[in-house]
Amino acid sequence: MRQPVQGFSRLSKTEKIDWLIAHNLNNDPTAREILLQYWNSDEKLQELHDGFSENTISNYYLPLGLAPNFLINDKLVTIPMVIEESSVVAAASKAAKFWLDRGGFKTTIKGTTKSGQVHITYAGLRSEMDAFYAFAKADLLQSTEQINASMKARGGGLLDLQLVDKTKDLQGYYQLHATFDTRDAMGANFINTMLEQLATTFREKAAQFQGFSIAPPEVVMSILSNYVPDCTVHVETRCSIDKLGIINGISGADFARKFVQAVDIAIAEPYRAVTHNKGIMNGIDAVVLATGNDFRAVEAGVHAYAARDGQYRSLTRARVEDNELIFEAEFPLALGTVGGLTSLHPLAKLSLQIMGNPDARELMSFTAVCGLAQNFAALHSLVTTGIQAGHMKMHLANMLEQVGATDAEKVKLREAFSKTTPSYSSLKEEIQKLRS
Ligand SMILES: CC(C)(COP(=O)([O-])OP(=O)([O-])OC[C@H]1O[C@@H](n2cnc3c(N)ncnc32)[C@H](O)[C@@H]1OP(=O)([O-])[O-])[C@@H](O)C(=O)NCCC(=O)NCCSC(=O)C[C@@](C)(O)CC(=O)[O-]
Ligand SMILES: NC(=O)C1=CN([C@@H]2O[C@H](COP(=O)(O)OP(=O)(O)OC[C@H]3O[C@@H](n4cnc5c(N)ncnc54)[C@H](O)[C@@H]3O)[C@@H](O)[C@H]2O)C=CC1
Repeated sequence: MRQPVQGFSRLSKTEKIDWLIAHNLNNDPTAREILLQYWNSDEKLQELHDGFSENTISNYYLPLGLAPNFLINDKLVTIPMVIEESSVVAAASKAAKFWLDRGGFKTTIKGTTKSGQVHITYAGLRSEMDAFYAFAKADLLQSTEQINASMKARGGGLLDLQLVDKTKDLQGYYQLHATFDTRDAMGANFINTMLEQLATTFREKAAQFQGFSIAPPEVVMSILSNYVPDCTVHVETRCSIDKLGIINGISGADFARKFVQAVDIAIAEPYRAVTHNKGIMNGIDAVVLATGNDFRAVEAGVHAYAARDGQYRSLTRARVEDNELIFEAEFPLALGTVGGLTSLHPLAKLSLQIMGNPDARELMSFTAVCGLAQNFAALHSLVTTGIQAGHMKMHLANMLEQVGATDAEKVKLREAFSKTTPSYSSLKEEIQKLRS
């Protein structure tokens, strides 16, 4: 049996690679080559990347692409997108181009409030917790003043603090529920620091309070919430049916009718809703990644929001009203344009620069637009040609690599599949023909 490694974190990068190749890769001589091939020749830059996380041995590239021509609140924006999947950037670009001549996208920030909780247990009387909170509240607030000062000076900071009785959900469970505005920061570290200070003061005050009939309440943990239903952006695009034109051979009226039906199906049916929202996240995640934001936080928050009424549903809505197709969504997006990796990762910084150095509210808007556009493009294909025609056209480059086509074969195969949708089997068949 293989023995566990001790003190792996303290090995140098080269030692980690040596260990990996000996223990996990059967001394494969190509492994080191692959890992080293992705090291940056600029040592300083490599050191920066090595420091982003832990036990790093190389860099993992993803493509950074551009989706130009987004008209957002009457401003032309080029959106940087980091994504590994083919056809996503093309789809976003196509949707941007489609809406460019039809009024573009309009966004409204509905709120920027985030929250965090100090999770507490107390088995005694609720009235005792209430009395304690009245006793401690001023000191709880006062103890955060220093940490809060700069954020407050920016117009944000701690907004409110409440004691919440959650004993109906879980025996003896209470929260200090705090709300925040973290301005241009995503705010996780700021909120967590604030909550941990509240927890410290809570413990101190609980030890002083004389009104508990049993042992004082216990702080279980303090952490921000990635559920951000009050940090949302509304995004909308609308166009008269007459201006839709003929879409992939379908009249504007028929297109709008089928488009609305497709969205309604995703509202009613969770199996479809998950895929529908995955398509939206193709756009949202790509901007979140390009700007060095936390995509796990965004993903968790978005999907919780999609299930907020108890059933997982489409995040987008569509309707025809007064001869207009209206397509809209509200996305919860906790994003930062300062902090985290946003200015540390040179490409994240450049991505923000590409969009004109937006503040967090603008970045919420641009990201939401990319999500809505992506959904538009996917539905546009789904209700007309089907998804495979466009998607596989873009995926062809990957497929050609997979089947080991030479440069000369690639040219012939591209030609052969210029009018039909490729699949692996048809591609293999065609390459056999070329080689026989
Ligand atoms: C793929 C397209 C765009 C082809 O669409 P097309 O009509 O064949 O493209 P075109 O060659 O006529 O070009 C039109 C425009 O599309 C863009 N475009 C076109 N080609 C490129 C390219 N190579 N590189 C960059 N941009 C490209 C570009 O904006 C271009 O304008 P131009 O630049 O020429 O002025 C279209 O079929 C499409 O939008 N399909 C949808 C693709 C999609 O949604 N992909 C996501 C992956 S599938 C998935 O994960 C989610 C899903 C679908 O399951 C979600 C759901 O079910 O809801
Ligand atoms: N559950 C989660 O989502 C968790 C996420 N994280 C990570 O936390 C990081 C984000 O935390 P942050 O506190 O945003 O980052 P951060 O720790 O880098 O702090 C950003 C700081 O920038 C300063 N700042 C300067 N100008 C500002 C402005 N205009 N507006 C607001 N602040 C300004 C503030 O002091 C602010 O606290 C991300 O890397 C995320 O992955 C960390 C813990 C948990």
